[in-house]
Amino acid sequence: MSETPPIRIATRSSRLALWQAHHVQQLLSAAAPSTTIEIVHVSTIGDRDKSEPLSSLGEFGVFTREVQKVVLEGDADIAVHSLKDLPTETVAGLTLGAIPPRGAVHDALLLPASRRGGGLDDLPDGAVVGTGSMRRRAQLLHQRPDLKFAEARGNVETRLRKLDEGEFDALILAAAGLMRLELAERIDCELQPPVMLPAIGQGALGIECRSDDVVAQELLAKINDSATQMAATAERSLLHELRGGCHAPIAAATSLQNDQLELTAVVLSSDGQQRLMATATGEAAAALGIAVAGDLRAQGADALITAAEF
Ligand SMILES: NCc1[nH]cc(CCC(=O)O)c1CC(=O)O
Repeated sequence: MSETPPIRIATRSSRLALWQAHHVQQLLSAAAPSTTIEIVHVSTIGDRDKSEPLSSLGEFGVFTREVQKVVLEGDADIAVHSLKDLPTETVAGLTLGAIPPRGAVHDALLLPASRRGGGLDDLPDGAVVGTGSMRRRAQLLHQRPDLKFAEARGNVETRLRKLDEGEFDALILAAAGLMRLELAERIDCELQPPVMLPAIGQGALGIECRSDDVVAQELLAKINDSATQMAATAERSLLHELRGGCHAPIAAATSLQNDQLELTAVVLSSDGQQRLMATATGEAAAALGIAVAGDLRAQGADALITAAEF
């Protein structure tokens, strides 16, 4: 018999989302051994509708809204999200209670199983890269204006199958997801800054609970990682300040040394021709994000972000 009522984790049902929910379950069990942690599966429109490009499935939060709703309605107590999928706009009644230690932050290039080896520079002229992400497309085009793109919808396993079946010459995925699914051996080349900066919050998890749920908040505080939280706060305040959604050509990289956080961010035109870059260092994470956003805005970021939305 456990002494406290169980804590229910709401999660999407993809293999990656379930890995992440089980990971949080383990972190919580270690932090609070007397609490039973259960998992509640939620199906989201982002998972169900595989026909539409992701960018057309309504504004923000196709992967997070329905999981949040289950927590708001009291059918679960906490929601586990990939932080990069969680809009910076807060939802009334919910609090970001924990950001656990971050996984791999960078993106990876994958080649078909029959043509392994090589990196971005080795792709043939006009090669087709599978990615629907404006952030990834614009950064790749900045480096390789000849590249072509194809939508790569579906979960990680589906995208890999499409790659191996020849739908595209290369595929870009977050290394974190591949590592969590034990598919890291499929990585042909790691894409690092300054060629490819990751998405805001990439590789991190964001865990929400109801704002009035003191029990869940106390529990989540135990698995928060302050270094990851600082980096994520800087990145998310930058994105919020630029009013960029998850589809905007905005990318950022952070590093932390002796409490000094360094934030570098880029904003690109959708064709990759223009790339604005700004860097700043500081201790106050939110202020740092706002400062870097201000620098980018002074360079003309707003026009690029607006133009990319159409
Ligand atoms: N938008 C889909 C998504 N959301 C989180 C991850 C992987 C884990 C992460 O980046 O934190 C992925 C897949 C991908 O971008 O390759």
